[in-house]
Amino acid sequence: MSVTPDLMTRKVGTMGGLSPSPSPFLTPRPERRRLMDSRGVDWNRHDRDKEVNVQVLLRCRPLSDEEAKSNVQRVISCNEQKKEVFGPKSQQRSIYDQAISPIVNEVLEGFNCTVFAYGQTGTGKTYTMEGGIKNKGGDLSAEAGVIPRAVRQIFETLEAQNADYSVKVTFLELYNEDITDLLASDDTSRCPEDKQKKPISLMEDGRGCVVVRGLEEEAVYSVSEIYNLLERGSAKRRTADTLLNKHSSRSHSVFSITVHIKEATIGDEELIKCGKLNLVDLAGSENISRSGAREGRAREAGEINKSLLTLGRVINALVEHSSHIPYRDSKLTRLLRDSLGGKTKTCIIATISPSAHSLEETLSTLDYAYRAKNIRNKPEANQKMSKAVLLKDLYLELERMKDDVRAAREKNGVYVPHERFVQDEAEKKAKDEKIEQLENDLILSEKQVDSFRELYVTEQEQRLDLQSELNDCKVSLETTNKALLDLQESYRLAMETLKEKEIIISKMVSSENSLIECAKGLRNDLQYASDDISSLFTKLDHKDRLESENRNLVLTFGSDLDKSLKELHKVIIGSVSQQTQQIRSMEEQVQTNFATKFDVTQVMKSKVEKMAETYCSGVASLKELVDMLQRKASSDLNQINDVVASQATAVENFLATMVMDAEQVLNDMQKSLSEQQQILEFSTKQQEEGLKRSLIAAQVISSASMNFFNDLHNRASQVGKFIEESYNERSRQLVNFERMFKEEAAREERSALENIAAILATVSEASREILDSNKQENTRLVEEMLNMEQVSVCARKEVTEFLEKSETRYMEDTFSVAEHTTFMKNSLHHSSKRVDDSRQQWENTQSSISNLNKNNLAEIGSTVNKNISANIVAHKEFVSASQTVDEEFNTRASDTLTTINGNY
Ligand SMILES: Nc1ncnc2c1ncn2[C@@H]1O[C@H](COP(=O)(O)OP(=O)(O)OP(=O)(O)O)[C@@H](O)[C@H]1O
Repeated sequence: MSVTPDLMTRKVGTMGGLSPSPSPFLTPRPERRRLMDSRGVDWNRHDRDKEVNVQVLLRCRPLSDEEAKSNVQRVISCNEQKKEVFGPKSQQRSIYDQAISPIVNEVLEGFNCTVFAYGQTGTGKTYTMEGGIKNKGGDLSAEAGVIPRAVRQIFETLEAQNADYSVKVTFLELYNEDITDLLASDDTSRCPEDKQKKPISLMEDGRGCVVVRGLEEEAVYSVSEIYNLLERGSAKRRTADTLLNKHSSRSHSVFSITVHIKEATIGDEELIKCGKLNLVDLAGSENISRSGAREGRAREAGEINKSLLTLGRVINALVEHSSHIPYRDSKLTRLLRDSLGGKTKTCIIATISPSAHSLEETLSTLDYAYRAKNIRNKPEANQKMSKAVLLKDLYLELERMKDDVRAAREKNGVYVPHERFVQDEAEKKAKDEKIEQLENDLILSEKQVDSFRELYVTEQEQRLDLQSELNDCKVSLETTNKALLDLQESYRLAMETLKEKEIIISKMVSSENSLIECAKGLRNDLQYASDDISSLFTKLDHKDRLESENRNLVLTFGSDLDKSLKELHKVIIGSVSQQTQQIRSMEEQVQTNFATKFDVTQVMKSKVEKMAETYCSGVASLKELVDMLQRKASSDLNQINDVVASQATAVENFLATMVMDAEQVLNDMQKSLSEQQQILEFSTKQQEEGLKRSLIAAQVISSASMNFFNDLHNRASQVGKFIEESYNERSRQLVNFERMFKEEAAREERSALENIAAILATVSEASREILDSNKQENTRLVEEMLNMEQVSVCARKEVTEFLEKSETRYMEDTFSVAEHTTFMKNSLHHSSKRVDDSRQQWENTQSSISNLNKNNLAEIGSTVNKNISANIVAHKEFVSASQTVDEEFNTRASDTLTTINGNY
């Protein structure tokens, strides 16, 4: 094996890191890239577009002795046969051979590869990465981890290839965001504070690669040499005794192996290919309380968790293809930038514990590993460099270093020329300030971006919330609209129902009013009928009054006649006393005649009194009948009023839709009543006219009687003068006596004529006997009597004519009354019919409303019918009584006439 001395002997100065060309002498210059491009050497073009997922391995450690002793429950089981997961029985060798060895081969092919272990503290990360490095014999032990095995594979491969190569290693520790060079020399005699004064910082090389400034690269030539460096560096790692791990690593460590291999030449050009393997042992993710961390340990754990959280966020951002990947949030992610989403091939070994106590962290690790598995990298092999260019760069670097050494010797303690030192310091300071400013600006920008991103996420969540609320509002609006439509429909129906009810109520009110009006009309009709009956009774009273006046006239006539007779008697007595005894017999006869006349007069008086009694009894019966009818009518009216009043409230609640018919009926009834009123007025007028005619006739009769009696008086005066002249005082007294009797007979009218005639006959007998003695005087008396008879005949004729006229008029009046009565009957019948029609209509209306109204109307109807029938019966009784009186009156009148006629 041959190794280029320059590559193998020098330390690479202050620059080192994870990028494939962190060393100045490996940096491809522009002219070199052009050269390579012009040569068309692009060895890995076919790999550029290949994307590969991050490879994730899962390893579960066995229970520790303590856990086994305390019988901790095992919650993880692994299928050892399928070898999907490296279980507790998996050996370091098998894991390496299956998963890591291919990666190492990729490194030797010129790729950058990263293997890092991730898991809860105490799950075997350090064991997996480092393990037991070597046994006593110098060979790898079975517990040797990934790093020693990878180192051995690299050397064995390169040796097997017999290639020229150089291997350089760096070993750094990231603790509380501070980077420490674990391979730095422990010789601090010359400059004891050199290490503290030389901070290691992360810088970008302008091509996106991170360079660890100040980190020493150690060139190694054998496996054992690497093992020594590894042990020395591991020993420097900060460990602590925690509850979960007695040797818990409190920092992240990055062990990097960079391999340069000389390849076959193309012409005179020698090419160098470069590969790098980063082996990362992360600090354990832990639950601070469970890990027992206190104070400084807690802060330490917080920083560890912070780095791991940033690593998780970077993984999430890569998986979700976010535009911003927060590499810069921690030094760990800045170191691993190219390994996560970059050009590096990456393998993550996730370690878990089978213990039930670690279940929560185990699930978290599995989730972490699941997400990391989706990260896609674009592995790209490092460009190969020609040996000449590489040597030239090395020589330039060597010259620069020699200048530094020379300046240091000359200036005795100053290692660089002063100008250059000043210049470098100034440049460095300016660059540092600029870098610091840029970093601050960048941090601020990233914070702003993060805040904007959080704001954007918040806005999106709010928008989604608002969207969902809007949808809910739309749904509720639709529901509300439907409810509103339903309510509007219900409202419309309610309004229609209300309108119908209002119409029904208005019709009921109208019907009620019409019924009330009809009832009032009926009551008025009854009142009118009662008034009519009252007026009829008034007319009857008037008629009775006339009759009584006539009777009084007759009585007055009788009293006057008595008075005249008494006077005549006095005259006769005077003449008799003056006569001699010759006429004493005649006087006795005359006295006898006077007694007879008195008896006759008494009979006539009794008859007249009987007639008066008859009339009075008839009038009294009529009055009783009238009173009875009035009481009946008033009681019936009261009853009707009570019924109507009691039913008015009930009727008001049940009135319906018969307004027009009721109004029509009302109009008809009003019309009928007006007709009846007109008829009654006409009848009244007729009766008044008839009564007037009767009065005029009575006046005519009275005047005729007066004329007759005046004439008779004149005749008697003439007779008396003649007797006085012819037969002295006797003849003249006799004529006067005869004339007085005739006058008395004339006053007696119909009934008295008969007695008067008898008296006259008696008087004529006496007169003849008297006239026998004086024939001439008798002859003249007879002549005078004939004249008187002639006058009496004339008077009788006049009386007869008067009676005939009176009878005719009485018949006319009677006919008129009968006609009026018939008309009244018809009117009442018509009214009854109207009432029946009204009742029928009412019943129809009531039947549509309720049974209550029907019963009420039936009750009213029956009451009205009873009253009508009672009125009809009373009216018939009244008519019959009137007819009876009239007939009796006619009978008596005819008897009187018969008597008069018989006497004459
Ligand atoms: N697969 C395994 N087989 C046998 N022993 C193991 C295995 N994994 C871990 N161990 C043992 O478990 C203990 C803890 O392992 P290790 O220190 O590697 O854990 P860690 O994950 O690195 O912890 P921390 O994060 O605290 O550094 C060690 O004693 C180790 O020997």
